Amino acid sequence: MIRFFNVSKVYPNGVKALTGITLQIEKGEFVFLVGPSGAGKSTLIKLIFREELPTKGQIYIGGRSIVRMKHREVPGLRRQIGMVFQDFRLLPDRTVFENVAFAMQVVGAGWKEIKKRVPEVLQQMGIQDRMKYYPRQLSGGEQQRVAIARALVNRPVILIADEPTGNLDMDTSWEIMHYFQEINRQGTTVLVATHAREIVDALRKRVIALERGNIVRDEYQGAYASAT
Ligand SMILES: Nc1ncnc2c1ncn2[C@@H]1O[C@H](COP(=O)(O)OP(=O)(O)OP(=O)(O)O)[C@@H](O)[C@H]1O
Repeated sequence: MIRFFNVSKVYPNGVKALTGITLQIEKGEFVFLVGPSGAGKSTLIKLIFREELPTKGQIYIGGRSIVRMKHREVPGLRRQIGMVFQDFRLLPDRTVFENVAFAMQVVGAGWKEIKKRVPEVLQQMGIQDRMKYYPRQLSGGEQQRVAIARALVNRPVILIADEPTGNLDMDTSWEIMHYFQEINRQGTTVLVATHAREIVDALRKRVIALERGNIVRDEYQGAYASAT
């Protein structure tokens, strides 16, 4: 599903964010990406979403090279990937329904389909009763659930979250992680970059650890930190 071959990323200012990364994530996996601040987690995510191009190496998503991909093919790639961020990134002047509907409008979905699908995905995230609210009227956890609904509405094959619980308290973080697990159980590949040590340690998923742009650990049923 996601393959990196010897991928390096050097930013124009000379910062080496990733060095010779090779990794493979299969369809249906749940992976935590961990590592100290500046280790390269966000850069790796940006490469998958083709927000950045690698300086060296190849990246394949679903068997296709996204490095060699043409500009006009990028929207099609992004449609396969749902993205969730620490700061939710909801549109403040639109309701919950409109925020989620917007993601369908930009890919050209019809109104009838939108009216059917948006309540469905909001219900999946347990937030259907907030449909007419504006983001400022919601708690952080509720806003994040709306953001996840938006990420899922076009049925992506991969869901990527960059520090999704960074602005949430522990109980709410757990709630969000349970949703990610449920989404994964339904077949979506899930990649979560996180500093939530307690959750990573409890869930025992595959853990890929980055340090200074290198993979220093890749373990199934892994923990936040190395056992040794
Ligand atoms: N657009 C950019 N231009 C230049 N340097 C960058 C850019 N984006 C990130 N970097 C640098 O690349 C390195 C890796 O950053 P990255 O954001 O990928 O780390 P991270 O592991 O996601 O950190 P955090 O946990 O703080 O989000 C850091 O040294 C950072 O300063």
